[in-house]
Amino acid sequence: MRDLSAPETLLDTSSDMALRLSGVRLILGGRAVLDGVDLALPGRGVTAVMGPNGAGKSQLLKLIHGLTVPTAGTATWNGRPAATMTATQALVFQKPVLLRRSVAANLDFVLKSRRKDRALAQALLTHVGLADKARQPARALSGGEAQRLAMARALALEPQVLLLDEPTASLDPASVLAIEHITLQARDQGVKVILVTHDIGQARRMADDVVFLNRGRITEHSPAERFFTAPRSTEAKDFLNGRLIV
Ligand SMILES: Nc1ncnc2c1ncn2[C@@H]1O[C@H](COP(=O)(O)OP(=O)(O)OP(=O)(O)O)[C@@H](O)[C@H]1O
Repeated sequence: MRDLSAPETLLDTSSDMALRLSGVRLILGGRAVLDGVDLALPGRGVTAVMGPNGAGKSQLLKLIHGLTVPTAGTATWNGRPAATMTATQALVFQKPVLLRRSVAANLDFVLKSRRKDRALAQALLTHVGLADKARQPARALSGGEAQRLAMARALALEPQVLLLDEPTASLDPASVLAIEHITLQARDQGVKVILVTHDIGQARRMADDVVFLNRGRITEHSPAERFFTAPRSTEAKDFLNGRLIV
């Protein structure tokens, strides 16, 4: 008989798994903010992480990125501890922190510090539609432009994994689509994308699979189509119906 306490998993977890979390528990401030987390993600495509405020989505992303180490359990990328894989990944936040320099200098800083080809800056700015703003102060960019610069900075790292924490939460619809387009281009080039979002439309447009988190536990991990048409966990159903989960 199926273990009803286990999260719903409808994905083939037998092959080509890049990320594995096993029995992950994370205690912060004396409280378990992640608990009993078992997760296997493929090394390609877009995984959306959804769930109510305070569910533990950002903490999960940090753990996947190797910025925090689980209190118990293991987090590995292709068998290697997540904490050793940070340099192969890029993390973009809702509000980018930009240097008090020009747009081009923000990119140059990253390329220089990672010993990448600095000639890449111009191509990256063109890629994100900011070539004509290269000499402007980065702090004077609009919210959407600043996030496109943050995406260019992330791509400058040539990451294998792009971690996005609500990257479009405060952007207008056109800027949202621009960020989504840049992200999907990266995906098409083989970059694994893990996207934390509250935007159900965005997750529908972009995700291949959805991880649903509630109170630090994964209640469901399903292919996106299945998640949006026939969610199996009560929490996910409530979330998709706009009901408050308490
Ligand atoms: N440094 C910390 N010390 C103690 N508790 C923390 C710390 N950081 C986060 N938490 C708690 O962990 C829980 C999960 O936080 P997290 O930021 O991961 O939630 P989230 O799902 O990303 O929420 P939101 O959708 O509001 O961004 C919250 O209850 C938060 O208060």
